[in-house]
Order: sequence, then C-alpha cells, then structure tokens
Amino acid sequence: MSWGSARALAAGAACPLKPREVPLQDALGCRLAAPLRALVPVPGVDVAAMDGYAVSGPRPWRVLGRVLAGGAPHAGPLRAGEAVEIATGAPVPEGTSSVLPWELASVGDGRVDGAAEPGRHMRRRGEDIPEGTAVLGAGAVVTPVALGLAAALGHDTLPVRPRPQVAVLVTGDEVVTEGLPGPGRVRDAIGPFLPGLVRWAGGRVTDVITLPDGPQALHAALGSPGDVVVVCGASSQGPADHLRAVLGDLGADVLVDGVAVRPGHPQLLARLPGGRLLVGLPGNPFAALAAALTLLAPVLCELAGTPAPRETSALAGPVRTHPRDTRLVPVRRSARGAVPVGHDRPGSLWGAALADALAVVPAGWAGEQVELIELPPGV
Ligand SMILES: Nc1nc2c(c(=O)[nH]1)N[C@H]1C(S)=C(S)[C@@H](COP(=O)(O)OP(=O)(O)OC[C@H]3O[C@@H](n4cnc5c(N)ncnc54)[C@H](O)[C@@H]3O)O[C@H]1N2
Ligand code: MOO
Repeated sequence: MSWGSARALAAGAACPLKPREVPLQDALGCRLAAPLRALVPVPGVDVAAMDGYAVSGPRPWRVLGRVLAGGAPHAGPLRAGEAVEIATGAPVPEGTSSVLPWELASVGDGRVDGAAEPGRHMRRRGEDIPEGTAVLGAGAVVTPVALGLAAALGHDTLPVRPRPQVAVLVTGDEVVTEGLPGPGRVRDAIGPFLPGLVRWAGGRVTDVITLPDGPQALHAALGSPGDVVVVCGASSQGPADHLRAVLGDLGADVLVDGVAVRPGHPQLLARLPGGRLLVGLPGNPFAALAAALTLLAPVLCELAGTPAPRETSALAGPVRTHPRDTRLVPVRRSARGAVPVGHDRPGSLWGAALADALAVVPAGWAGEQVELIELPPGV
C-alpha cells in the first residue's frame, strides 16, 4: 500500500471519541467540543478601574465612606456632591458619575476635590465580555490561557474531545529498559519517545509494558485497556514475530499490512474484535518513528478531533530516492528550504533527533516541493 493511502486509511479508520465534560485542569491541550460561552458578564457589575474616589456630580465632594473589592457595597446611591473612597475592582455605588484616581485627588476635612472626567476609570458590567458570548469556538485547543479565561467566565468543567488512551507494548527478548545494554541486548529506544509523540498528537499513553517474544504474552497483553494498542517490534515475519499469528487467532481485521515507505515498511494497522485499533511498529527505532507518524499520528488526530497540519517545502540538499517506495528523510527547516541532516539509518534515531521534520520524498521525485511532517517539539 502506498504511503499516502496508508495515512488516509488510518485517519478514516478512526472515529472522533465522544465529547466528555472534564475538570478544567484535565482539559489542558484538548479540543473544545462546544463553544466556550460566558456564564457571567465580565466585569460582573460596574466597578472602579482605579484606586481613588467614586464621585457623583460636580466637584468638590463629601466623602461618605470606603468600598473595597470583596467588601460590603456602599448602602444606597451616591447623590450629587457625594463620594466614597474606592478600590480597583470594587463595585461603584449607583449614581457614580466618575472615579477620580487618588493621584489626582486633594483630600482634607472630609472632602475630596480634583478634575474628574465624567464616565472615566469605571468598567461597566459586561464591558469586557457580555454574558452569553461565545469567546472560543468548538475545536479550539484548550491552552493554559484558555483555562484562565474559562475560569473567569465561571466554568469548573469543560466539554472536550477526550485524549485517546494508548497502551504501548514493547516486545523483544533482547530489549532492556535501563542501564548499559550487554552483549546481544539493546536498549528500548521506542518506549521512551512514544509518550511525548502520543501527547503531541492529542493522546495519552497509559502504560508502557515490556514483553518477551512469544505469542502467549502478546495475546494476554492485547487485552490492556485503551482506545489504541501500539505493539513495537514483531511487525516483520521472522521466527520471533508473532503479531500476525496472534491477530489471526483473535479474528482481528488487518487493515494495513506493510506500507511502501522507507524506513518503516513492515508496519501494520488492525481492528481488534470490539473495535479498538492496533498499530504495529517495526523494531528499528527510526523505522518505528516513521511508522508512528504514518499510522499512529493520523489515528490519534482523528480520535481527538485534531486537524493534521499540512506543510510543503523545497528541499535544500541532496537526497536519495527509492526506486518504488516513498522515503521519509530527516530535515531541518530553514529559509533556504528543508535541509537533510543525514544519519538516517533505520536502526538509529540520530538523524531524527537532529531534525525538526521528516520530508516525504516519493519514488521518482524530480526536485519539486515535498510534504513535511513535523516532528514533535519539546514542550
Ligand atoms: N526477511 C526480511 N526481514 C526483514 C525485513 C524484510 O522485509 N524481510 N524488514 C526489515 C525491516 S525494514 C525491519 S524495520 C525489521 C522489523 O522487524 P520487527 O518489527 O519484527 O522488529 P524486530 O525484528 O523485533 O527488531 C528489529 C530490530 O530492531 C531492534 N529493536 C526491537 N525493538 C526495539 C526497541 N524497542 N528499541 C530499540 N531497538 C529495538 C531489534 O533488536 C532488531 O535489531 O525487520 C527487518 N527484517
Ligand atoms: O523499517 Mo525498516 O528499514 O524499514 O528499518
């Protein structure tokens, strides 16, 4: 299957998850499932915008008392010639014609005087945001700032597209997860990059489980909870690659079995009985990254309701093409175009770690602009 068809098929195989109402802090990074509306006007009542004196009518004014934000409001309306000392954010009494900042006020003998401009230094109820206004549309990303806005508008929870939950199964008798790998051993380089990549694509890794080679352990682990299961290694058809056999036993529907892309051609997408999707990534780490961006990222973007960004660029440097398959080439974007960074062997993440995108170079490429797939940035 071509690289483009595999990506499109992966996106089409996933349906957006049902919206859920979640506490504010849990909504960070999710997409809003409905417009964010102002449950209250901002400000809630007419308030002072400066520390000073709320005054009524022409100067000078007799000072009747003091109103603080969060304190008791002034009892009754202000009449012409009357004032109260007031703090920024405190409700101005009915009848206030202006707020005179303390810097402009002369005070003495229970009176205040100064050049007050009618209507100045007050914020009217709903002047910043009228009640009921839709301030952000459905589909907007809940940023840290959006959380502050939602709180100001009276929300304790938000309706969002939930983050798809991803279980990661890392297979291989030779794979170790800490320390220096001994002879015949290799450090797991895929389990450490998947949580960040998954989060960037809108999901959340719930578990990274390391499994020995063998069908029993894999069969049992495929029951791990999650909207998507990712299996690393075991995607090829060697003597220790049991994924296909296990999927056959389970009666899974294999939707993609190999993609015409280098690296990463032995990748796989299947629908498990019950409807969950499984993505099989090759064991070579750069091949696994290429496959994750080909099949896993589109699945997660679709489940999370996140549109996948599209970007094209000229290539500013030589690349090798493949006679039949698309090549994914680590590049750094620059004003001259995307510069290949090299070090792009399937077994190493060196080139990808130097790069900020992968250039999609089709077979038979003749120098035209290429698509770029962004690599997850650090946060
Ligand atoms: N006869 C063929 N053999 C292979 C083909 C092929 O087309 N015909 N394709 C090769 C390619 S390309 C890849 S990629 C691998 C994919 O194999 P698997 O997904 O089954 O992965 P493994 O065989 O388990 O491992 C491959 C390689 O990667 C190392 N590895 C495995 N897991 C990890 C990990 N978590 N972190 C770091 N490195 C890992 C493993 O030790 C092997 O060296 O198949 C080729 N063979
Ligand atoms: O996926 Mo392999 O090269 O394509 O390492």
